[in-house]
This record gives sequence, C-alpha cells and structure tokens, in this order.
Amino acid sequence: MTRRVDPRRPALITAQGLRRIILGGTEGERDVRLGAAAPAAERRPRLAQPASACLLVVTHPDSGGIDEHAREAIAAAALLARADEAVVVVMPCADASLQLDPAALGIDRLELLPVTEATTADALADAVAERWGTLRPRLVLMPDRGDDADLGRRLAVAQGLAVAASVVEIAEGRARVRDHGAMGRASGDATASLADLDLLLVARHVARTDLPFVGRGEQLALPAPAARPTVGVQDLGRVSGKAQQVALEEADFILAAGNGVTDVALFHELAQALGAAVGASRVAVDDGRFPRSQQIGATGRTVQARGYLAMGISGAVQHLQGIRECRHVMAVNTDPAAPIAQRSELVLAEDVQNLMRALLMLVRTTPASAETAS
Ligand SMILES: Cc1cc2nc3c(=O)[nH]c(=O)nc-3n(C[C@H](O)[C@H](O)[C@H](O)COP(=O)(O)OP(=O)(O)OC[C@H]3O[C@@H](n4cnc5c(N)ncnc54)[C@H](O)[C@@H]3O)c2cc1C
Repeated sequence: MTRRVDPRRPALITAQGLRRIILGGTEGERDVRLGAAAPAAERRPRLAQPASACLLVVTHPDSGGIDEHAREAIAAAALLARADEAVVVVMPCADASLQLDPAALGIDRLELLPVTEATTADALADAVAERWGTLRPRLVLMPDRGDDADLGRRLAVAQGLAVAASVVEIAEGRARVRDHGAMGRASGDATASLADLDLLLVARHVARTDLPFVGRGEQLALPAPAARPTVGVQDLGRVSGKAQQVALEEADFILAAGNGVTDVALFHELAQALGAAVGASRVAVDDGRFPRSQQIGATGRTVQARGYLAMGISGAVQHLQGIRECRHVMAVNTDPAAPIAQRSELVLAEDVQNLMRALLMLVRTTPASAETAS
C-alpha cells in the first residue's frame, strides 16, 4: 500500500540540519538546536581539502538576492555534501549586482549565468544541461517552485535524470516525496534512496539555513546561453497579465480585505492601481463581499506572496495560517493591538476607507503608477 505523507505533519530538524518528519508524532515542528547561528566570520570552512566532486544547486535569484526556499535548497546541498564535494550553485541572473554572501550560504562556487528577457526557457535549459554535463554532480537540488521547478523538469527530461519532485524530507540517505506519483514509479513506497536519484526538487523547510560552517564563496561568470533556433515557432514576446487574474498561490503582492472594508468598489480600484491580487478574510467572504475562491486561511487558500497588505483584518489564527509563508506583511487596522500586528512588519492605525482613498490618490499622482496598472 502506498503511504502518503502530509508535509505539514509534525517534524523536527535533525542535528544534521535536515528535515525529519516524525512518523506518528503529535508535537509541533521542533528544532534540535545546533547552537546559536554564529556570524559567517566565526564559522569554520566546510571543505578542508580541494574538492574532487560536487553537488549542484540551480536556482533563480529573487529581487536582487535569494529567497528562503533557495537558501534551504543550498543548505540541504551543503549538509549532504561529503568532505571532498563542493557545493556549486548555478544562478540564471539578469543583474550581476546580487546582494548575497555565497560563503555564508554554504556555497563553494557561485556560477552566474547571464540571462536577458530574450533568453528562452529552452536556451536556459540547454545552458544548465551543459553545466551538468561538465560538472557531473552526484546530485542536483532545486527549489520545487516557479521557474526553478520548470527548469528542473526540463533538465530531468533532457538528460534522462532520475528525479524526485516535492521532496519534503531528506533523512538517512533517503528522500521522501509528498506524493507517490511524483517519484515516477509504478509501485512501492513514497521514498527513494538518494543513491538512486540524480535530481531533488525540494519543497519548503527541508533544511535549516543557519549552517555551522561556511563555503569557499568563489564566484565566476559563465558565458550567456546560446540562442536556440526554434523551428516552426514564432516568439511573440512576453505579455504581462493582470495581477487579479493570477492564482492567489502564485501572486507576488496581495491586497486582502477583512470585515473592516466596507467600500468594496474602492478596495478593487486600489487593488487594480497597485497591481495587486485580491484576497479576503472568511468574514468578508461569508457575508458575500468576496467570492469563496479569494478566501485566505485555514479553510481557504495558502499564499506565499512577497507582500501582503491586510486591510481591516483582525488576524485570527485561522487567517494567519494562510499567510504563514508570506514574506512581508503590513496591516491597516483601527486597533493597533489586533493580532495581525504581531505578524506585521508595519501597522497603520487608521480607518481603512480613509487610507484607501489617500493611497489611491497617491498612486494615481505618482508617475510609475500608470505602468503598474496596465
Ligand atoms: C474552523 C474555522 C475555520 C476558519 N477559517 C478561516 C479562514 O480560512 N480564513 C479566515 O480569514 N478566517 C477563518 N475563520 C474565521 C476566523 O476565526 C475569523 O473569524 C475571521 O478571520 C475574522 O475575519 P476579519 O478579521 O475580517 O473580521 P473581524 O474579526 O470582524 O475583524 C475585523 C478587523 O478589522 C478592524 N476594523 C474594523 N473596522 C475598521 C476600519 N474602518 N478601519 C480599519 N480597521 C477596521 C477591527 O479592528 C478588526 O481587527 C475560521 C474559523 C473557524 C472556526
């Protein structure tokens, strides 16, 4: 019988730093502390000798740096790497002025792959496949989300790699996947030996990122990917979609309404002007102000936007469950002591209708707003 694993079930981070799901466990997520994370300058180098092999991580940057998911994939590689294996990260990158410290992240060599708007997904996959062929890593790790997930699947198909997708746990030389089907096997368990795998597409929280060591931190620039002739295909370029049509789970910036929002038309006007996707609390959905598909929380959608602006939302625990993965949360609430304040980096104690009107006026009189709204 196939055993399925709920990735949200209780787990602990092992002393090695990798995620271990507690089968049959009842406690919440626990950490075995490795000791307080020391500054990079005080950590020992992981590689004591020249590397003769490597583990490869391929990941895109995010807003001039890298996000937590990418950090976790790199940390997992660094924790899995043997004493003679380097951690090499290939990063497709439009802007060379990245704000990151490769050594502190556990990276031994960061290879920047210059890309432009014109670089097609196929050309990028070819360039990464070329690096894979040259480096012949024991294992490739990539975050299983967005562009990285797409690139990973292209690489797996092109090179005939044994791939595990949605990896939620790496323990005792095995990778556990969220879903049996993702392993691509006809029968068996939902785990596979790392020795049988070439590529791990990892979910969130597979490894902790406060590593007890540093990487070598070398950096080099790769040549730009060669253009790939596409026979019978005409590239019409990129077309920007409206934020309101993007699935909430994919949205980068969400404007969310709660019971405090009474002027729904004004709220939608503001969302459009800001180029934000629209979310709502259950109360705002239950009384018909917003469709059920826009409800965020325990019984709604789980979102992972970079920006989440909560308008007139109290921040009940069920709502907070849905925004756990959001990076920056801001709130507007007449009650500065509302629970949402605990989760927010910025709280504006203001009537939400007043604030929406003021913000809309500000956005409309700022030159860049016309571009955002289109
Ligand atoms: C089993 C279960 C599952 C649930 N699932 C979900 C879920 O998935 N998602 C979800 O959201 N909830 C869920 N709930 C409901 C949840 O417990 C809360 O009732 C709900 O989130 C409250 O919504 P709210 O914050 O919009 O409304 P309220 O609790 O009414 O809070 C409104 C907030 O707006 C502020 N406010 C009021 N007027 C203004 C104004 N003019 N300007 C500025 N601020 C103002 C108030 O100070 C208050 O903080 C669930 C509950 C249960 C029991």
